[in-house]
Amino acid sequence: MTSTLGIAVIGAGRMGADHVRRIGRTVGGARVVAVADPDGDRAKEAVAGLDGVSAHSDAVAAVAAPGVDAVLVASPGPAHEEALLHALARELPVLCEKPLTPDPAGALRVLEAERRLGRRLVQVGFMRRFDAEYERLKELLDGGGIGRPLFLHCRHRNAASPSFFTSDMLISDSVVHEVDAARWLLGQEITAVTVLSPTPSAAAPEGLGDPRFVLLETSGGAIVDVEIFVNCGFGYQVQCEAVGESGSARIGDAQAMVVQSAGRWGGEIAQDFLTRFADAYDRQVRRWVAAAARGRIDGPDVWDGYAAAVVSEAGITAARSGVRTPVELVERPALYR
Ligand SMILES: NC(=O)c1ccc[n+]([C@@H]2O[C@H](COP(=O)([O-])OP(=O)(O)OC[C@H]3O[C@@H](n4cnc5c(N)ncnc54)[C@H](O)[C@@H]3O)[C@@H](O)[C@H]2O)c1
Ligand SMILES: O[C@H]1[C@H](O)[C@@H](O)[C@H](O)[C@@H](O)[C@H]1O
Repeated sequence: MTSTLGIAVIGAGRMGADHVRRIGRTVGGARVVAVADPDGDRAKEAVAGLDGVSAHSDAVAAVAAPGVDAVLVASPGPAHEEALLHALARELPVLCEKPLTPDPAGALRVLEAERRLGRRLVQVGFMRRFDAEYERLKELLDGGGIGRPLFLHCRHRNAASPSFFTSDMLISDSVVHEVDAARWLLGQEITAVTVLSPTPSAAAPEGLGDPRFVLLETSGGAIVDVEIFVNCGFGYQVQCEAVGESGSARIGDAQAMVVQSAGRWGGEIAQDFLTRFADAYDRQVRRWVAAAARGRIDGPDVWDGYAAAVVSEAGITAARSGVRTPVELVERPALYR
């Protein structure tokens, strides 16, 4: 490997193209050397203006391209497993956008492949762990600043859902962030999921069960509730209030400028995740690049991705049945302890 980490980016859609820009502009010590997307125009658009970057129509070719030292996976969730297994077969470090895989079976196959190598090479893109507000909340909870946590009250709102979004994806693509954030903030596993489904919003596309209210129970006896509403119309909001035995703390209220004028006061609401979490994505990728250059990861691992996938599957079952659904994980392998 040269001193600059050569990265193959798999998937050149919204996130993939954003990561290509990020690696080119804000992350030192790395450069994109290959991009793959079955949509050839997207791949070409993503590499336009970049020197020496090859565009491919499939992940296998991009991962095997000359100069690739690490892989950033930003294809849709169901395509992650294939790219991850190819990268692991070449023992390349990977940053994989969430979810690791949408299903536990796929996540376990990735876990087994990594376990055979005997080292953790895959980091999962749960970028909230790199957000300054989430980091402060974690520090407060870890330091006992509000006592033992009893509740996390979470709101996760998107202005509008993409055309391919399904009711299951409200859980496996969106609430999966709260699943990871709750496991990380509390240092506990999720043990059961209940999902309540109100009459869908008139703003939701036909057939989409939006919004939903998700209740997660944890191994330490805390309760996490999540309002997930992916067609709220007015903007992108991610909020979390922790309530402990001796206090509460809340993050995600817009920290932007408040304007008072003409008898009104107010501020702006971010319209999408690329704006709200811009700094978190930057920090995540910078830290991953630094770790990958040493053959390591620096963030959520395959176990975290697997645990989130099991909770997602339980959540989908709970949403369809209306019944509280327990979460059962395999024994945690020594590699992930
Ligand atoms: N961390 C976050 O906040 C965040 C935000 C948005 C999306 N995501 C995740 O990023 C990933 C991509 O989401 P997106 O919003 O960019 O989707 P997108 O639909 O905008 O882009 C996905 C791209 O992948 C391409 N693709 C499809 N199959 C492929 C394959 N087998 N190999 C390579 N490319 C393939 C598509 O042609 C498309 O260009 C998903 O896993 C999603 O959950 C994460
Ligand atoms: O893939 C996206 C992404 O993960 C966003 O962070 C989340 O807010 C959306 O709900 C989800 O669809």
